[in-house]
Amino acid sequence: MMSHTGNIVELQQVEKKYQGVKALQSLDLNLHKGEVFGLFGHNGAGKTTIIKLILGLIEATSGQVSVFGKDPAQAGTRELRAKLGFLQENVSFYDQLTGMEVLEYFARLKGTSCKRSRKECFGLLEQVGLKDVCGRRVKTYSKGMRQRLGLAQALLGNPRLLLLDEPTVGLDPIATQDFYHTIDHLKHQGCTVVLCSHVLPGVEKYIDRALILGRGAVLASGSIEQLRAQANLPSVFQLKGRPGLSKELPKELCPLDPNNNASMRIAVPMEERMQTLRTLAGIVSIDNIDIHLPSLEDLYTHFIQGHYDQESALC
Ligand SMILES: Nc1ncnc2c1ncn2[C@@H]1O[C@H](COP(=O)(O)OP(=O)(O)OP(=O)(O)O)[C@@H](O)[C@H]1O
Repeated sequence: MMSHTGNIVELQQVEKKYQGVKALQSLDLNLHKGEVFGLFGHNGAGKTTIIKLILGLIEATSGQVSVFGKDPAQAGTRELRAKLGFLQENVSFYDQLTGMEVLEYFARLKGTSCKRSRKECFGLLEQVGLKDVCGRRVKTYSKGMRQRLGLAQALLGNPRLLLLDEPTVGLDPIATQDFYHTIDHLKHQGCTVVLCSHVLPGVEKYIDRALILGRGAVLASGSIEQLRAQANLPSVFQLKGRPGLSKELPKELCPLDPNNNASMRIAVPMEERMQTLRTLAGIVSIDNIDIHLPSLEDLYTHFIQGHYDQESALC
């Protein structure tokens, strides 16, 4: 069952205090079916608290939390839990068991029968690239292999909502790519994915929306395009051409690196992008133009820095 609004998760004006520590304040959050949602923020910003509230491990101090139309912290939510997958940060397993045994153990906890669980576990171990080592004890696994096992555990039972805390920590570049392909595949099957991460480079093309948290408050939220519009940061145009190119640029286009003659970068405000492109296209000594829009990392730094600046101005 979903809420009457069709949202998979709804948090309304949620506040969470731990013994006087304000971890979250006035938080509104809606997650839709089949979207990948990035949750970003500094250490202690409140990301894990949001995940714990969605999992029903803690209760909000005030406000409403609804997951598939139910309060996850209330009793009788076994059915609800079967729809959730969770990968925690710094995952650890019982080291003496093999990868297969660990996964089967979790499958049984989720209520899968013995016969079905073996088949499902084998398929998942293959999917995360652990098929060949599934008979080895977990104590012999590398950090990345443990992380892959954690991901397989989170995918058990074909969850409709997947919560992943730092899922790519310890994964090599190929395994990280494989991970994002798995996420893409799940999204297309209608699974909603929440991704908490400090590793921002490369994430933006896989997420539909993001929320940036600072000290428990929402600093910005929306699609990458919406965040770019809110931040209003300039794009960087990288120009390549013949020596002496800088002399041909109109005066208002000031290079960031004026000493380089044949290759240079200029910062262009968002609203002037198209006009600048038209102007540059008319300069024959320019051979190539690369446009770099503000990355998720740039946006994150902008919003977090702005928040700190505001706080220090108030002190
Ligand atoms: N059980 C607890 N008791 C007291 N304070 C807590 C407790 N759990 C979290 N906090 C505090 O709540 C705030 C938010 O913590 P949370 O773990 O949600 O942050 P986070 O964004 O997940 O951080 P990180 O990126 O470091 O994992 C922090 O100030 C933290 O110290």
